[in-house]
Amino acid sequence: MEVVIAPGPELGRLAAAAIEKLVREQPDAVLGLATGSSPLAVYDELARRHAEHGLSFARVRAFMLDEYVGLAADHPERYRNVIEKEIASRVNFAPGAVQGPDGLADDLVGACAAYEDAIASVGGVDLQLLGIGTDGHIAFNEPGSSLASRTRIKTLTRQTREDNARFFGGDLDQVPQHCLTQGLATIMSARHLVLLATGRGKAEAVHQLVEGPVSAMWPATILQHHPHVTVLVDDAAASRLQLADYYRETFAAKPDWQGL
Ligand SMILES: N[C@@H]1[C@@H](O)[C@H](O)[C@@H](COP(=O)(O)O)O[C@@H]1O
Repeated sequence: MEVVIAPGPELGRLAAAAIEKLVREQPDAVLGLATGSSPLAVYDELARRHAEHGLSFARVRAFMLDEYVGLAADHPERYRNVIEKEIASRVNFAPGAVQGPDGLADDLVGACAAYEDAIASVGGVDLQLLGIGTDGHIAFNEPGSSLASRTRIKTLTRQTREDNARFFGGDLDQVPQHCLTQGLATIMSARHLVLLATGRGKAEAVHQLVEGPVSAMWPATILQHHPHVTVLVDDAAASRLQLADYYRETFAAKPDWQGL
């Protein structure tokens, strides 16, 4: 696991550079897209590189991590609409190239299985962007999630619903109780995981993710078992890392050719 501590805007540039390198080398790459505020700097930078440097997503396929159950098709907080607004509409994905779990399906269990099949049918995800919840969840894998889980229905914790109420006018009752989410094993199947976290509110989750024991109580800790994880954090999110100085020295001494 590589930990990079840098100012927020620099984190977005580092993640976008890794995506650009992948897409230029492999134009039909498969990306994993995350919602939440953490990846927004990455999306801004990708949109800029598309507009100014001709970075093309014409052959890229993308899969979203998760989706609320039951939000109306035109609801602005439906993750499919959020991804459309934040990145898909700003670059040149082909129609249908961005997929997400269908939170409006009549058969939600079937929709989860179909989603796993869709990811497998393109050979899996090459680079997966991730945020992290204050309770250590990734996608919507809440504490107690099976470390071997696949895409399924989950019930959101009160903490997550409170955290996300800001997107629903601060009204907790408007935040859905259920979601469909890639499982931890689904996420672990991606070949490179790039997790972004900023702010003091994420400091404990980041400490557990990087330095804590692997436990379903902090679901992100499963990433310690992945061979290629990049954790991009600002000073505040890094403030509880016991080995922060070592991570800084390691990154400062890293040869450019290694990339992320
Ligand atoms: N399902 C999303 C997660 O994918 C995201 O990582 C988390 C943190 O969001 P933020 O980046 O806004 O802190 O929020 C939601 O719960």
